[in-house]
Amino acid sequence: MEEINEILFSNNPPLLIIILITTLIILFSTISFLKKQNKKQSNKNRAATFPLPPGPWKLPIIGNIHQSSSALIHRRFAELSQHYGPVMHLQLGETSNVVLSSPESASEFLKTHDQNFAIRPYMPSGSIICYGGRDIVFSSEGDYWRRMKRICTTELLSKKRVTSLRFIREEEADKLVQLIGRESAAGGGGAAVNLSRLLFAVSNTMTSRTAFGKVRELEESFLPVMHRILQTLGGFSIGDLFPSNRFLRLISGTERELNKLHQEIDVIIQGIVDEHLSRRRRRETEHHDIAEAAEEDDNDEDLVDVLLASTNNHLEAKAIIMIIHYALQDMFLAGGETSPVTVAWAMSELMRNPEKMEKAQREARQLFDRKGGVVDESCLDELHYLKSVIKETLRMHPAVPLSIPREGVEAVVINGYRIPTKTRVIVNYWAIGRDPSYWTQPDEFMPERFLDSSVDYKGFDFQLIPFGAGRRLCPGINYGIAVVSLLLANLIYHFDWKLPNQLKPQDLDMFKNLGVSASRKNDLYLNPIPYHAP
Ligand code: HEM
Repeated sequence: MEEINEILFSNNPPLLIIILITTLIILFSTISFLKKQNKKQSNKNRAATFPLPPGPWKLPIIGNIHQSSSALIHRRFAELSQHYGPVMHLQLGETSNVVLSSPESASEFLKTHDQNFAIRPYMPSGSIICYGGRDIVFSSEGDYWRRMKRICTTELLSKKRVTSLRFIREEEADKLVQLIGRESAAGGGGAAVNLSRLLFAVSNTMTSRTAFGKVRELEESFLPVMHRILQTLGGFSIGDLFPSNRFLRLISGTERELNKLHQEIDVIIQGIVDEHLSRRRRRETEHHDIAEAAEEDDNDEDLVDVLLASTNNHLEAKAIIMIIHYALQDMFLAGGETSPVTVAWAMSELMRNPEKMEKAQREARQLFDRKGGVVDESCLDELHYLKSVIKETLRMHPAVPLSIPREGVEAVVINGYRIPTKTRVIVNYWAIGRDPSYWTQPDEFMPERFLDSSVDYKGFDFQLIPFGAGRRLCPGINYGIAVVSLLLANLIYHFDWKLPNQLKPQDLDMFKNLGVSASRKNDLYLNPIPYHAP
């Protein structure tokens, strides 16, 4: 006893302090753990007292698939929720879904319960195509996803990085203007050009140069495979609605097709990585010095180089190379179509509203005439009307009209309804942008509504969330907006546009096609008339 006292009190006072601190830590952790458990239990009990969200009647096995099947599923969901409310339950095959269609319910979901719903449910198509769901779009929340997303937002798609690669976008936008002029002239002066096709091509060229420095691979193999992948990933395929039923995927042939597409894209990406690695090794041996080689790399650095340069450790390099696979695939899956689709919708709305087109052109021409007719990114911020045109386009035609489903870890209450664990929650961004309690004349294209408004699309104003919100907010927002703004500014500055075949503005069709993104159903053909600065 004396010995113990001696150790504790006389010879070694810090030991007593250590014991005290350890006891306190254990005590506090236990209290906080019990409190959390208590809170969880009382949340569970509280949630249990609320009703489940209403929804249409269901058939055995298929549930509500027959009421939801439509090429424009976001529209169908919006129609149903007018009847059943902004928090609506749909049983789609095996999956229990809740669709949210109002800014209030989206805010409760994406702000209050964001963490609870950070997980993606298992979707076989995303999982097979995207490396077992190890990319950002399909991966579940957790340390791995957080690291991946941080790399994406801070290294690859940060505002600084996007600005530093601005020259690529400017060069490609300039080439597009030349090409439109040439195509139109070749067709006999003022002939119609397929703007949808040209926009898709230029946007993907910009992305491929930004991501891996070249366009050759893209033209030959990457784009056609990506295009086929985009058609298969919608989240509502039979395979995704019956995720546990592998037999269904096997007899329908979807699993074989998905595996084939995945292998094709993986081989292409591996080729791109190998080429970058051997270029790096060549430079290192030439310079005998990694720092010197890196300095030279800086001169024509693309995003693959940025990631490869982030480590010199061989084991880490392996992981980084896998991350490059996921990041490249995501950039094209999530970013390949969304920007050109948005520009095509903006141009369609401006063609249907000639006085708004004139206003946008006047603003752009006043600015760029003073700059000698060079349309670059340095002063796009001054185009207030154009920025409103983009916001209004994203409100009416969000390129991603439905969120990718998320799944809750705990049962919660949203808008007075219980959302049980394992329910898939989907936000209808399209319906929210047209909610009449927030938007007057929601089906009218009125960019003016944004001129004196602070409402923005960055994920804080829940009536306008075309890029999502919360921890799953789109990481490509800076890059996407940069591409859309520059392309649109070039199109309206350099050309006056006419509808072909004496079509009247109000007769231009606005039908949508839904894959992963909501593009125009029919390509947009327009007649360009070159504008010459006075
Ligand atoms: C106008 C252009 C774009 C629009 C409207 C858009 C829209 C969106 C939306 C709504 C989401 C969230 C989906 C959800 O709620 O689950 C999203 C996620 C995502 N976007 Fe975009 N996007 C655009 C451009 C881009 C670009 C250019 C890239 C990459 C280069 C990109 C990469 C991603 C990724 C990786 C995710 C998944 C984020 C996560 O799950 O954590 N997007 N995008």
